[in-house]
Formats: sequence, C-alpha cells, structure tokens
Amino acid sequence: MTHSDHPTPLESRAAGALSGRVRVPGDKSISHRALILGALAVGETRISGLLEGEDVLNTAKAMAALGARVERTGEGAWSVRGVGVGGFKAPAAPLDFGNSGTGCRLAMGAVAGCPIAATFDGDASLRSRPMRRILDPLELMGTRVTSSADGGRLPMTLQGARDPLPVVYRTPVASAQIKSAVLLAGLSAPGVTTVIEQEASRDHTELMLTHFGAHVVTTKEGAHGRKIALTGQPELRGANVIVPADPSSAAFPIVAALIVPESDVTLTDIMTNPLRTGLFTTLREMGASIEESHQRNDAGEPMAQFRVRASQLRGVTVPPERAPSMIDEYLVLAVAAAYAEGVTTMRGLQELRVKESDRLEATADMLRVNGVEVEISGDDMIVVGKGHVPGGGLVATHMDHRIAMSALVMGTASDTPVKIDDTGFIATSFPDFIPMMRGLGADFS
Ligand SMILES: O=C(O)C1=C[C@@H](OP(=O)(O)O)[C@@H](O)[C@H](O)C1
Ligand SMILES: C=C(OP(=O)(O)O)C(=O)O
Repeated sequence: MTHSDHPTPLESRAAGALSGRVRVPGDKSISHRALILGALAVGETRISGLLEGEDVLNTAKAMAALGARVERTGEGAWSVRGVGVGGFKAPAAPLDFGNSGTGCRLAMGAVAGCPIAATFDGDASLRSRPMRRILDPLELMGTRVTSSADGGRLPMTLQGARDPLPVVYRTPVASAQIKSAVLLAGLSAPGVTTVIEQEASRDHTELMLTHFGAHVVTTKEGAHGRKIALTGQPELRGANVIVPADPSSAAFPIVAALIVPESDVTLTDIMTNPLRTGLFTTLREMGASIEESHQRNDAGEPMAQFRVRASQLRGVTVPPERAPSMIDEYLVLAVAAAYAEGVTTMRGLQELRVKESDRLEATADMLRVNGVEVEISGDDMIVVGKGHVPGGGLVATHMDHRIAMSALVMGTASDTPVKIDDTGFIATSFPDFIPMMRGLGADFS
C-alpha cells in the first residue's frame, strides 16, 4: 500500500502564539550514513538518536537484506554488525527505498563496489527521479546496469564490480548523494578515489568515513568547491554515532515561530554544520530573532540550542552559491518570504526540480492557491511578501513531505485556514511533526 491509496487531508489555522521547548528528530542524512557505514564496517556500530522515519527505516531494511545484522535496541537506539568493505551478499528480493533518494543512491554506491547483483526500487516519486547522475561515475568504476526503466530510472538492477577502479570524478552538480555514492564505491577500489565538487555539498559522508577509520583528505577547490580524496580498501571499524537533531526538520517549527505573533520557541541539539545552515543565515538577514547558545561538538558534528522569537521579516536576495547549504529548505523559506515585507528572490534553484516533486512548481502553486504573488523566472523564484497570507487554499503535496509541512506552517498565521491533501508522506522524515507542532500550540485539524 502506498500513502496515496488512503490520503489523509489536514487543515492548519491560526491559533495564537507558539511556545515551548522541543527536540526535533535525528538528522536524516546522518542517520542513513550511520546505517550504511555500520553495515560496511567490521564489528558493532551503536547509533543513538537515529531518525526513525520511513526513509531511514527503508535503509535499515536494505542493509539487513545485504547481510548486516541490524537491530533496534531502544527508542532511536540501533546496533549494526557489518560485513566489512566489499562483503555485501546478493539480496534475495528487490531493495525498496520508498520515497528516499538518499537511501537509494548511497546504497547504489555501496553495492557498486561488491561483486553482487541487486535490484533497486522505490515509490512513484522515487521512480520518477534521475539516477543517471549516479550511474555515470559508478559505470566508470566498473559497475554495470543490467536492467532499468526508461531513462535510467528505477526499478533498476546493478551488477557491482569485482575489481572496482578508483576514479577522479568531477560532479556535474553540487550533490552530496553523487559524491557519497562515488566515495562508498571507492571504499572497495585500490588506490585513491577523488571527488571534485565546484560547490561544496554537505560533508557528513567524509566526516563519518574518517570516524570509522578511513583516510580522507579534503582540500579547497576554487572559491566554493572542495576536492575529497579517499584511500581505498580501508578496514572500517564499527563506531558509536550520536545523531544530532535535523536542521532541515527544525526549519519548520523555526519558521512557524517567526511568523506567528508573540511566539517564543526553543529547539535543542540542532546540528550546525556550516554546510547545512544556509537557511538560518538567510532568515537572520531577513530580520529573524534566532539566538544560538549551548554550542557543543561532542558528537563529531557541531550542535547548538536555538531560541526563536516572532519577528517582522523583510525580503532579501538569496545568492545561488548558498543553495547547497539549504537545498531542502527553500520550500519553508518561501513561506517565510510570503510573510515578510518586500520581495524575496531565491536564485539558482534548478536542483529543486528533481526532488520528491518538482519543488519549484509545487512551492509556487502552494503559495498561489493561498493568495501569494510568486513568479518563477528561469531557475529563480521570486516571492512578493505582503506581511500576511490570505490562505484559504488546498495544497497538493505531490508525495512530498516538505511541501506538506511547509503548507501546514503557512496556515499557522494565515488569514483563513490552509488545507493539504495528504499528511502521509510527512512520516518519511518527521513522523512526530503533527503532535510536536500541536504541542507548541498549532491548530491542525
Ligand atoms: O546526501 C544527503 O543526505 C542529501 C543530499 C541532498 O540531495 P542532493 O545530493 O541530490 O543534492 C538533499 O536534498 C537530500 O535531502 C539529502
Ligand atoms: C530531497 C530530500 O530527500 P531525498 O533526496 O533523500 O529523497 C529531502 O528530504 O528533502
């Protein structure tokens, strides 16, 4: 059964100030990586604070199907006993990644360096997403695609390389998923596998590979880029991983607290890796009151507590080079922009077209049906902020969790309620979103 077989609509209406203290769930990117590296390591990996959303649970199942022992030992607590680099066994059935690009693409990289065949599949949204960008480098390394749907899409069967070749690969777009797939395949190759990116994307794979004992050297490349060199065939050792709270999930209560008058909300343990914090930079430029305290760095990634108070926002221009550090946050930024005074121009958003939905079109539609003036010009989105949002619209969520949550956030302060057609996909990344927002004072019914 897919979520859309039984859509569950929900309405969000303005209901006074939001207040309270919350910890949003664990970071999705780090959760996927902890399971995958745990499955490729020798010995036990203990993970705490794992995001138990559907995307990550699908990765856990895939790692078990590839031969790792994956056990849930408590709330957010997981133990993984891995098979060692190159040691995956052929899965008995297709691996189903549901809605998750990250889980699927990183697992393709991990399988590519093992001499096995595996079939990758997902839901209708994932089946529509481009996989060529992952296959291009993996084929250079010796992996073969033995079957795929039209245009190199899922379902797809890969035959991993018996003797993978190390490569020097320049990613065509800033994408942590492409970079990570190449590095994970490079684990099985002799010598050094190098990825060069013109604009730095999130570096959780590099950081976690080092944590598990691999040798990774990162250097600057041009003004905004990086060169990452991994020495192949390391012995990865199981490690402890503490997963900080996901800044991309925190974005929703943060924007809600900014737009609902008199709100005062505290969020704890938010990961503040600079390659993930473009939204917070942008919101501060718009005049947001976000106070950061309790900075710590005891889990391999920086984290901090955020106190967010309702603020009168103003329109800004967001430069294209900031996109990789906030790529999943433009939807909810567009909501903040609608409540701001003045025009917000977000530049260089082409990658939004190939996410769970065409997020450029879906975000513009979400705003338009609720009375907000918005324009797409090439790869840019321009939102005309009037300080308030009329609301009254029904938002089509297109199997996209972030459209669903952004629209519900928009309704927390709109003149009339905002309705969404389906809440089902929220569980992919933020299963407790609805009760957590209600706990802060949101009226969802
Ligand atoms: O590597 C990751 O964990 C992710 C990378 C990004 O995708 P791209 O690599 O396609 O930019 C992002 O949109 C996704 O939510 C998570
Ligand atoms: C793009 C996203 O995820 P994925 O690519 O893993 O489906 C997201 O969570 O916004």
